[in-house]
Amino acid sequence: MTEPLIELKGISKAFGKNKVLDDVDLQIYKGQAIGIIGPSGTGKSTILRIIAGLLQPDAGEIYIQGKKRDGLIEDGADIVGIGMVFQQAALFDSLTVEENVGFSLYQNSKLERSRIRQLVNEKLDMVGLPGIGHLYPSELSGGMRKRVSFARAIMSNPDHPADSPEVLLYDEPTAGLDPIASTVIEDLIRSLQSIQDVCSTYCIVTHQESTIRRTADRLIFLYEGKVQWQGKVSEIDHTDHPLIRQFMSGSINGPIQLVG
Ligand SMILES: Nc1ncnc2c1ncn2[C@@H]1O[C@H](COP(=O)(O)OP(=O)(O)OP(=O)(O)O)[C@@H](O)[C@H]1O
Repeated sequence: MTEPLIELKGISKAFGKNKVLDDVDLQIYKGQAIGIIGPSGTGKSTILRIIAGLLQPDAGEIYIQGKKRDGLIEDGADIVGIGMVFQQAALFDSLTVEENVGFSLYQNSKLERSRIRQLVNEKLDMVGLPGIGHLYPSELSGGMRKRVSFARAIMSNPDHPADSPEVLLYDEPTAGLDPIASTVIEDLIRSLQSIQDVCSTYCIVTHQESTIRRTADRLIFLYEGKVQWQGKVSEIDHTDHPLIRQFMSGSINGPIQLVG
């Protein structure tokens, strides 16, 4: 098999005495859609933040296209662009949708305002929200805010095509949405994947069964700091692995200990 786009080797992370990740290995190959699942508090968001370069692991190494990453993303951009869609959409309430989506270009590029506006409108079209650039986040539904955050994550500077996000990290993109709004988001994630070189590779953290089934190809099950199981989505219905059986059935009886 070819070299992974992103590879984690022996990643460990603790917050104080709380050891969240314990010697985790993970390979992400180009074009893959990976779902990271597991009980609450098991380190799924933590692993995304480590992949994004927002959080430093205590131990282990991260390779991006075979090149070892040193430090965090703020210390130097990766050779593969990695975008993150945060759980709470993380929009600036005091800025319009257009200013939110175009934020990094307004801050960091020399592009003219009219050009940035045009690029923002293209991205809003891609996420199915044309003509809402003038609105403020408070005027949007939760699902629309999520889609705006997708538009921001896939924003790129045409003067620096190499910076375009090739890998997207989605942290619970359908949390708190009704089943229909969730379907819209799931369809959007898959449709963005088919756009060449935008975000054909992604990792998605989710608790929602429809999102697990509809947006992931391969699943990683995290529990007690370790990757306990991995396989194709279709295998979750057939494996007799006790963690998967308990998790998918929602039973309180089984090896997964309830927290709190
Ligand atoms: N910045 C931090 N400081 C201290 N503890 C943290 C920090 N970030 C995460 N944790 C702890 O690390 C553990 C894992 O958190 P994380 O958010 O990665 O879990 P998760 O699997 O994404 O959970 P959920 O499914 O509930 O969103 C939790 O016990 C959490 O309280």
